[in-house]
Amino acid sequence: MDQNAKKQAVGRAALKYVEPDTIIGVGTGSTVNHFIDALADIKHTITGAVSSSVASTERLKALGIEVFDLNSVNSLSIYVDGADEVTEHKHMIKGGGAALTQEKIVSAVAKTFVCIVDDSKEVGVLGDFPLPVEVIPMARSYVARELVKLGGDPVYREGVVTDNGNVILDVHNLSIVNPREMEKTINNIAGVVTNGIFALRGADVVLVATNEGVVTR
Ligand SMILES: O=C[C@H](O)[C@H](O)[C@H](O)COP(=O)(O)O
Repeated sequence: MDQNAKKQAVGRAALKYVEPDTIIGVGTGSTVNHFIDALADIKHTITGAVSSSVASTERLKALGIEVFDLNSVNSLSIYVDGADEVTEHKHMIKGGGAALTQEKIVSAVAKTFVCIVDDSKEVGVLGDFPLPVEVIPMARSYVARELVKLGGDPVYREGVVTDNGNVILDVHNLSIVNPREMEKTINNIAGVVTNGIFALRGADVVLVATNEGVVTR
C-alpha cells in the first residue's frame, strides 16, 4: 500500500471516534485532509468543527461542514490530527505544515486527542524530523542563538508566515531525550510562541496505517 493510500485509510478509520451532535477539533495536513473528506459522509450527524488552520477551515467549509470560533465553544469531544513523528509514549513532533500553535490550542480543549499517521511516522526517539518552533519575527535571531545553546541547529523556514503572522525556525540535530522537559524549556525562551513538541499534552489514541491495515496504539 502506498503512503497516500495509508493516509486515506487512517483518515477514514478516525471516523469511529466521532460522536453524534458534537463539535470536533480538526487538525491540519495531508493526513487530516483525508479525515475531512471522510467526515463529509457523516456531516449531518455532527454539529460542526473547530479548525486549527485557514487551510483546514477552507476545506471543511467547502464540504458544507460548519466551522465554529473556538471562543464560542466550551469543550470538544475529540481532536483529530496527524503528526510528523510519534513515539510509543504518544509524544509527537508536529508543525511540518506550520500550524503547530493553533493545533496546540485546539487540542488542549479536546477531551481525546486522536493522532492519525502512517507507519513511516513512528520513531523510538523524537528529533530526526527538524523541530518546528513558531517565533515572533523580531525575536528570530535571539531565539536562534538560544536554540544553539540547547544543542540544536535552527534553520529559518524562508518565505513562510504562519496563520498568526509569525515565522518558523526548524531545529535540526536536537537530542530530545526528555520531550516534556524540552517542550517546557523551549517555550520559556522569550519570543517563542510555541514549539512542535506535543508531550505535556500528548495523544490519547494513535491510529497507525500499516500494510496490514490500521492498528490502534
Ligand atoms: O503543521 C502541520 C501539522 O502539525 C501536521 O499535522 C503534520 O505536519 C503532519 O502532516 P501530514 O499529515 O501532512 O504529514
